[in-house]
Amino acid sequence: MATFLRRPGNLARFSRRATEHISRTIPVSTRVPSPSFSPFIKSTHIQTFTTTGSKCQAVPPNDPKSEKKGSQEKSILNEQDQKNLDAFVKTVENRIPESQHEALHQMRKQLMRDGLPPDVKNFIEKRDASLMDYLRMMRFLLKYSNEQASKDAAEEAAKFFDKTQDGKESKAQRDDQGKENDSKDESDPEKKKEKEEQQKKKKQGANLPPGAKVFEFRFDPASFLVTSLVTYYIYRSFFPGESSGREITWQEFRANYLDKGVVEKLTVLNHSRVRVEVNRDAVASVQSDASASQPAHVFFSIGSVDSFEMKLEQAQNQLGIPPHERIPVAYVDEVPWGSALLSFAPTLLLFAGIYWFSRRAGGGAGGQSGIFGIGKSRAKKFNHESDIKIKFSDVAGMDEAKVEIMEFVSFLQQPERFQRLGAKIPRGAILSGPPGTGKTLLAKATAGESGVPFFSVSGSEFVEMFVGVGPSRVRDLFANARKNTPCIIFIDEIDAIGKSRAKQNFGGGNDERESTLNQILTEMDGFNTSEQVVVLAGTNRPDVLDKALMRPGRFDRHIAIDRPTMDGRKQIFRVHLKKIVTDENMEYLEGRLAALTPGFAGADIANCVNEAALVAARENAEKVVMKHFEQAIERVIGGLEKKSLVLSPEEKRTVAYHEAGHAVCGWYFKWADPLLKVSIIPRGQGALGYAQYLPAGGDTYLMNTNQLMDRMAMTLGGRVSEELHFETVTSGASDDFNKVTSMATAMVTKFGMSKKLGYIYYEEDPQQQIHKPFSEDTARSIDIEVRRIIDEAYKQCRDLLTEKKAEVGIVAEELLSKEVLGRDDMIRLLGPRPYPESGEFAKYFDGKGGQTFAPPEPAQDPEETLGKDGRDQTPIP
Ligand SMILES: Nc1ncnc2c1ncn2[C@@H]1O[C@H](COP(=O)(O)OP(=O)(O)OP(=O)(O)O)[C@@H](O)[C@H]1O
Repeated sequence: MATFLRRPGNLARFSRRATEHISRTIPVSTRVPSPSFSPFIKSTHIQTFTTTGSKCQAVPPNDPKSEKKGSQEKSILNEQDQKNLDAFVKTVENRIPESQHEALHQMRKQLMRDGLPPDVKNFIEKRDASLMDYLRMMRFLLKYSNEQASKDAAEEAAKFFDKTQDGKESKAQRDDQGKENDSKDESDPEKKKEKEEQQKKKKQGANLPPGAKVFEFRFDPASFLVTSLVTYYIYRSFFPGESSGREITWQEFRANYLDKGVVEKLTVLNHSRVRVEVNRDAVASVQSDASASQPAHVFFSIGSVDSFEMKLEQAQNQLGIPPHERIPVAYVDEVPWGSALLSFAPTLLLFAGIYWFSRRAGGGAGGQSGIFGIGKSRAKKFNHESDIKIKFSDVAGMDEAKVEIMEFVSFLQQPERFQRLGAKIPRGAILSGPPGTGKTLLAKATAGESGVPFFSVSGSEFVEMFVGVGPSRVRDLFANARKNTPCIIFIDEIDAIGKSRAKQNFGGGNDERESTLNQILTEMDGFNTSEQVVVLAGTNRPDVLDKALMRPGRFDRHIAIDRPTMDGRKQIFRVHLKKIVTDENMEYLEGRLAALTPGFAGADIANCVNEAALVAARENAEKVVMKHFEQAIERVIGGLEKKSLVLSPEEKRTVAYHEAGHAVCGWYFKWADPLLKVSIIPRGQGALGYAQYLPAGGDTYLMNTNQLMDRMAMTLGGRVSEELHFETVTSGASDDFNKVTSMATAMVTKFGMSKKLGYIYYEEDPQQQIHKPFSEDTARSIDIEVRRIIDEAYKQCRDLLTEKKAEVGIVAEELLSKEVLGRDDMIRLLGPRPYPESGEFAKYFDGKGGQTFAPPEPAQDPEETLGKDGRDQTPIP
């Protein structure tokens, strides 16, 4: 203990503190054990007090009176124990600062009064305490101090309440009053709760005098372990263990130990060092005050065991020590396990590093991590209770798709209804359609409605650079799903793995992808019909999928989800507008926005609504109004206005006349689309002008020859207007020509609208660019026919614009001055359109709702463009 306290480490500090605590007979200060040791403390309450009234009487440590007083004190220790304790106290006293002496004596007093607990007794008697002894001692002291503190607290509290006995009468009165209040509080649940809490607190700090604090410490195994290691480290650094210690020389050993006859035993460690164990009693008898300061053992190094033995023998001979009293010598080979452990540190660090990196690499993989988890499925599992809140009511439009998929929901909810009649349960469905049409949303809603777990994974997540990972992930996914039946698996973008195997093999196959697909096929086949696992898959390209995937028994259903119709768009707007703060008439707003956004998918609509709210927020508006929605739609379609792009007056004039040509054509051709808005402010994607047209016939799905011809003529209106009003023409019409050519080619090669070529359909396949599916003659005929149709459209356009040259001029000049023209302006400038317009759309553009915008139908390929309503509403460059 003496050595221990002499060290400046934590252990010593702690011991001193604990000693102080033990020594306290009356509560004096608010001391709590150092936090560094808190993990050692089990869940106990240590009560400390801030009572200021009583203070310890300081006892001068070396005061002889105090010694005397001590000896007169009541003691239950026997003589030997008392002697040991006194020696111990004296030893410690010499090593600790004076301020601690008082506490030490208090502790001594208390131990004399209560007796020496066995642990303390052993510790005091022991000369060669180990780490475990110190730890045991610490634990004991702490426990002991806690018990003492509680005992003291109880005593102090008793005293405190005794003092208040004088006011007994008034207390009784208070009690009566309290009881009355209690009965009142019972009726009020909040007060009752408060009271319960107070009672709980009271119980915790039972009988605490005012000012008392309660500290609570919890046992935490992890920090216990860490603290133990740290403690051990500190211990080792201050008590370097058996293999090191205070080094002395042979001469010192001879002079101070051997010659004085205080050596009890010698131990030769690892043939290189000698541990000298000192007999303290002998030391005490030789030097009256040195016993305490003498360490239990010292060390010296030896060159070799033989020379040491020789020297020792000589020395003992010289001292005349008889053979039977000679100092015993032991030989020990010790492995310092601490340093042995340390030698493993780099290896351990390496393994820890590898483990950490592999965890990071596999991190976020649906709970699978580590390099060994690479073959695990990366599907995210959504819990129907917490994660999937989407219901069918959140999926607007697509009523037919919902009906189809509803069957899966009823299958998952009541499978027996189907099985009873001998029906086989459908295995899965492929949801196909253009991007953003709500395929994922529908799959999620299916899971939300049926209340089953939902595994969502993307097809590309099966593809990894390692061979065999894809199939392994598929196996893992299905195994997981089977464990969680009933459930839904959703594989998004299944075309990433489900591409037709025949097509892939062209120019070298992809075996990994193929085996992944095979594994999916096998897993879907392997389903037991009673296993309630439904597989849904989403794709934008159903045409490229392998036929084996689509056969009955695998993906039984094929649910096509198209871009929403006018009514569908209204419903989608309704869903998304719910979250928007607006005062507009909802019915009108939905209808008008739906009319403005033909060809928009659900995702575009959600984006538009959000964009409108952002536009309004940028203006610091209180509410989102129609203007914001229209700006948002315009921005979504045309991109940002490029205010920085300044056109020269010449260019601006050309753009104005070009746009005016389109607008006038749209106004006067019966089957063309009338203008909604035209602007000559440049926008993103290189568009210098921008025109939007109202779909004349509403959402149209078939186009007749008249419509196609009028549309082509209108598309050529820009260039014709340039020809009529300027000496030269510009490159601005090239995109118009592209559209016109596509339309005319489709009329000839696909729609059977050319008498010369007849009823024939030629696939527009990029692979057939080299080997055309028609002869040279037919190719020449197609060329001639396409040219003829375009020439007709041109003539039709030129005739009209020559006739309406003045009108084109009026519109163009107005456009130059205002930069933006709307439908109302057109009516003002040209008079009402001479043809009736389709009711559904026109209803929302009666001039009351302000300027309007109608965005283009996405025109990826001519077939798609013309297959709908054939409107051309893309930005005009
Ligand atoms: N019918 C709809 N009703 C309501 N919101 C919709 C609808 N369709 C799409 N949305 C909105 O569009 C977002 C994107 O839809 P989703 O992810 O389902 O499209 P997707 O068809 O799976 O697209 P992709 O083919 O690109 O994966 C949805 O989060 C939702 O906000």
